[in-house]
Amino acid sequence: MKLLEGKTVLVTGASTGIGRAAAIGAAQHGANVAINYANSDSPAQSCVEAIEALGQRAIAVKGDVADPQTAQDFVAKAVDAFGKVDVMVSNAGICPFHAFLDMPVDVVERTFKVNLHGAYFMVQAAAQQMVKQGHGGSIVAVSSISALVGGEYQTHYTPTKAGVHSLMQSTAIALGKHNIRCNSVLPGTILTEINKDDLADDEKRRYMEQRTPLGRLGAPEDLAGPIVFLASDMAAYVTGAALLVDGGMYVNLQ
Ligand SMILES: NC(=O)C1=CN([C@@H]2O[C@H](COP(=O)(O)OP(=O)(O)OC[C@H]3O[C@@H](n4cnc5c(N)ncnc54)[C@H](OP(=O)(O)O)[C@@H]3O)[C@@H](O)[C@H]2O)C=CC1
Ligand SMILES: C[C@H](O)[C@@H]1OC(=O)[C@H](O)[C@@H]1O
Repeated sequence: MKLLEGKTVLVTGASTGIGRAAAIGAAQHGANVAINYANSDSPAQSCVEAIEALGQRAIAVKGDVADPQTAQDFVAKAVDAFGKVDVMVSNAGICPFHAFLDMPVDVVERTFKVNLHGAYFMVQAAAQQMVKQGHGGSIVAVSSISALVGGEYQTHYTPTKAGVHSLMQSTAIALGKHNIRCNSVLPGTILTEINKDDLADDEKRRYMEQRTPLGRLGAPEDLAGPIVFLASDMAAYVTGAALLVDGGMYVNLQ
């Protein structure tokens, strides 16, 4: 069964990793897809080609989500191409691992701007368009298990993920009257570019694997199903929810 037949799905940060898997997952479920990305032209083009190979339409729009204008431009280009916006997956993010005591100001500010301001303005731009259309919509934000627990080298990152989780709770209230649902997914540790260097440390990687009851770290594709489900009418009465997708890592105290 195709869950997103005829829908237009927008995904930020979809050149690689979780965003790419979500974009392709949406296309597998019948959606046309607009992707945003910041730098990686060739991976973004390859994502478009993967979607077209599934028989769906796709466009790639380059832009830094830290700039609020990028959100307006992304939504406008998606509407030009496909006529409407049904789903926004706000996923773009960075995690430059760094110790707390000597954390550079610019690393903190950039991480806040990309992860939290970026999500805020993307969600707002998509919601403005959905309200104008008048037939509801679905917003899925990629938060993190890190919204719930800390990380020694992520003191600038975990607050942004808690912020994204909180944003979905508040926008669920603000947008419910427009039948726009807002939910977040909370991935555990998923093997992508964002943590390639961090997990190159074998000891750390083995520790993370052992903490995970399902016995392995996640793949980007592990997020595609949960994101498609929350985006779809199968989740028509789900809003303000947060879905952990972490192989059980969060509940594993001892
Ligand atoms: N991997 C993990 O373990 C987890 C990841 N997450 C979250 O998942 C999301 C995706 O990360 P993941 O797939 O792992 O990592 P990747 O590095 O593979 O993907 C990040 C994506 O975000 C894009 N991006 C980065 N900065 C910007 C920007 N300023 N404007 C627009 N796009 C940008 C990148 O595009 P480009 O390459 O073109 O710069 C890329 O498409 C992030 O929000 C992250 O916090 C949450 C929990 C766990
Ligand atoms: C990038 C990290 O490996 C990853 O990001 C998250 O949000 C998870 O908590 C992991 O720490």
